[in-house]
Amino acid sequence: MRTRVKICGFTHVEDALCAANLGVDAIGLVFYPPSPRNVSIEQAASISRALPAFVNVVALFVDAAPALIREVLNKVRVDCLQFHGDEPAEDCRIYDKSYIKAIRMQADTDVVALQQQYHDAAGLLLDAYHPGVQGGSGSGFDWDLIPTTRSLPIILAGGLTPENAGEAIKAVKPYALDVSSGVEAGKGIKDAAKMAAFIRKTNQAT
Ligand SMILES: O=C(O)c1ccccc1NCC(=O)[C@H](O)[C@H](O)COP(=O)(O)O
Repeated sequence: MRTRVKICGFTHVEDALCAANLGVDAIGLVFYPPSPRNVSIEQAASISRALPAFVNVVALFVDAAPALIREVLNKVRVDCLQFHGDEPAEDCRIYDKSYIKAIRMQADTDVVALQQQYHDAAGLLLDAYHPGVQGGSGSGFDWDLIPTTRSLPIILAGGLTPENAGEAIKAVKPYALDVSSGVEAGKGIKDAAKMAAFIRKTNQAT
């Protein structure tokens, strides 16, 4: 099966349209004010409206208030929610919307148990643990921590680049790759050549 690609942290319509033209499967919009990639609801609505059919929009939150999540769902075309904080499963499933749970991987993280805990998730996104940074850190983690026992689609994130995408696919065999820093020209500004290379390398490896 083809490895899907999600590119996260868009802040400009032009970059998201460029990714769509290159064949990205999903784009991520960050609703987390401390992030340099944070978008307003108005920015997100413009980006989402500009995208063609069959490019998924993932709205990302970090321990957000339910009122914010509901407002985003009311005002922005969103296909999937991504919970990137410490949200328990019962808080992820109240929105009647498919969701991804992000896990910041540490040596003792039990991915098999987490797949059971978040059994109704559309995927488990495994990202690097970086103290003080919730995501988009550009750091990787030890892929040997990822078990071969899988009951959910595994989305690999953390320090991915066009240079290591192929190796990541061979080593982990994930459902999808998720990248942010590795295809940027600056925080929240995507680089067309890097996005093209990332998608090309992913397609070549599958
Ligand atoms: O991108 C952010 O700034 C961000 C902030 C807070 C929580 C999550 C965030 N990004 C989440 C993503 O899905 C990133 O793509 C993922 O962490 C990988 O990032 P990177 O290592 O930079 O490729």
